[in-house]
Parts: sequence; structure tokens; C-alpha cells
Amino acid sequence: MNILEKIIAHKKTEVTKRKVEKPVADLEKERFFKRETLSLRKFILDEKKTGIIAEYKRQSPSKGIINDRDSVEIVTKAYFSYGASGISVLTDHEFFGGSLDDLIAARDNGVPLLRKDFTIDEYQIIEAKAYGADAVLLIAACLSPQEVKSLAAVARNLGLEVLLELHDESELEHVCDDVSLVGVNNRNLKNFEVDLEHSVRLAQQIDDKFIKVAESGINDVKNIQYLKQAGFKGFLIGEYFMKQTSPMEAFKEFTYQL
Ligand SMILES: O=C(O)c1ccccc1NCC(=O)[C@H](O)[C@H](O)COP(=O)(O)O
Repeated sequence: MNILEKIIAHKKTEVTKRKVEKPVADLEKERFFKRETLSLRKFILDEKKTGIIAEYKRQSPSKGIINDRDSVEIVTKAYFSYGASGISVLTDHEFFGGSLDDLIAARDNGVPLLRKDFTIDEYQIIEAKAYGADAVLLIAACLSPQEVKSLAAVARNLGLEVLLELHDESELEHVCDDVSLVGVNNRNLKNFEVDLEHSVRLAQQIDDKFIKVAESGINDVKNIQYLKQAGFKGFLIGEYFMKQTSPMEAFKEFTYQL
């Protein structure tokens, strides 16, 4: 099994358990369930902002512990203050050390919040809305085109935007109209190698009506300049900021150079 297969196998068990512990009727009573959402698409297109979706990430399968010191509140407040277009919060616990409490802790900031998880069931989308998200991630490698279509429709009906993540050409058929943003992951999840060229080639095959987001392995302002020329408008960055002595200062310095 590769890492994605392991994550999905675990996620199926986890979601089955959570549906029993907290049925949909209870999620619908949560305080954020009825809130008006913010548009990640609009925030990315706002030229006063940076285009960066800054991610709060404690650990990852490729790097182990990255930062278990700085709190969600402090880090995401800095991301918001220094011009992030959106904030991504990894809510998977088993592999990334995150939780839905992290999502709530980031909610105070006035930018769109992306629930970053491995979505396989509409329950997780309802959960995302209940705990304060504005957008959800769907990963093409974990879903059929039909599943993407139906999950994206659930998200749209709840007022959430969808970031659909692609890794290679074979996944282009997963792109559908209920998706607002299409991400290209620069990281190969089989060997964890990062290849910006691969993403640039793939982006050329994605319709410009979608906001293109480059994901993973971005660690230099020059990467952003290069990816912008290739049509990317959004840039999802986690590890580079989180691994610094101060993710808050690192984000500030990075954005000053843009
Ligand atoms: O980050 C990993 O090691 C990873 C492994 C397997 C599946 C997903 C993984 N990461 C999730 C992400 O998409 C990244 O956290 C996100 O794109 C930010 O990447 P980075 O800037 O490299 O932290």
C-alpha cells in the first residue's frame, strides 16, 4: 500500500465511527453550520492579497514532526495579518496530528478557511461546514470522477467551495463545474519528490475558468514568480513556514518579498 492508500483505509474506519458518535442531525446544530461562507476564489483574485493559502501543519508522512510548538491561534493570526488569501488547516489526526478543534481555533480570522483532509464521504463535508470551513479539498487520486461530482454538489449546496487536487493528466477527467479551484500537487505522493515542471505542464491542460492553485514544496518567492507565469493564482504553502523558528516572522518576510 502507498501512503495515500493507507490514509484512505484509515479514513474509512474513522468516518464510519464518527457518523455514529455524531450524527448529521447533531452537526446541523453546531454554531457555524448556518454561517455565511467566504469565497476562497474571490480572496485569491483580490490583488491586495498575496495569493498564498498558508497552511497550519504540525506533522506529515514525508517529514514527521514539523512544528508541535506554535499554537494554531498564533500562527494563523499572523498568516491573516500579513495577507494570506486563505488559511488551510489539516484536520486529519492520524497522519498529520490535526483536528476539527484546530479548524475552530483558526476561525476567528477574516479569511476563507480550507478544511484540508482526505474527503471520501459527504459526512465530512457537512462536518467541515459545521466546524467553520469555507472550502474543502477533494483529491482526485482518492475518488472517481462521479464521486467528485457528487461530493462537489454537496459542498456547493452548503455554500462551500471545492479545491480539487490533481497529480497527473489521467485525473483531468475529474474536473467538473461544481469545482471552483483546481490544485496541482507538486509532490509525488509515491516518492515525495517535488517537481514544479510537472505541475506547470499539467496546468496548461486545465481550463482558465478555474483558479489554479500550486500545492506543496514551495519554499522560495522565486517559485511563486515562476508558477504565476504558468497561470497559477493560488499557492498552498505549509512546511516552509511551519518549520521555521518563527512561522509568523517567516510568513511576514516571505510576503514582503512578493
Ligand atoms: O505532506 C505530506 O507529506 C503528504 C503526504 C501524503 C499526502 C498528503 C501530504 N500533504 C498534504 C498536502 O497537500 C500539503 O500539506 C500541502 O500541499 C502543503 O505542502 P507543503 O508546503 O509542502 O507543506
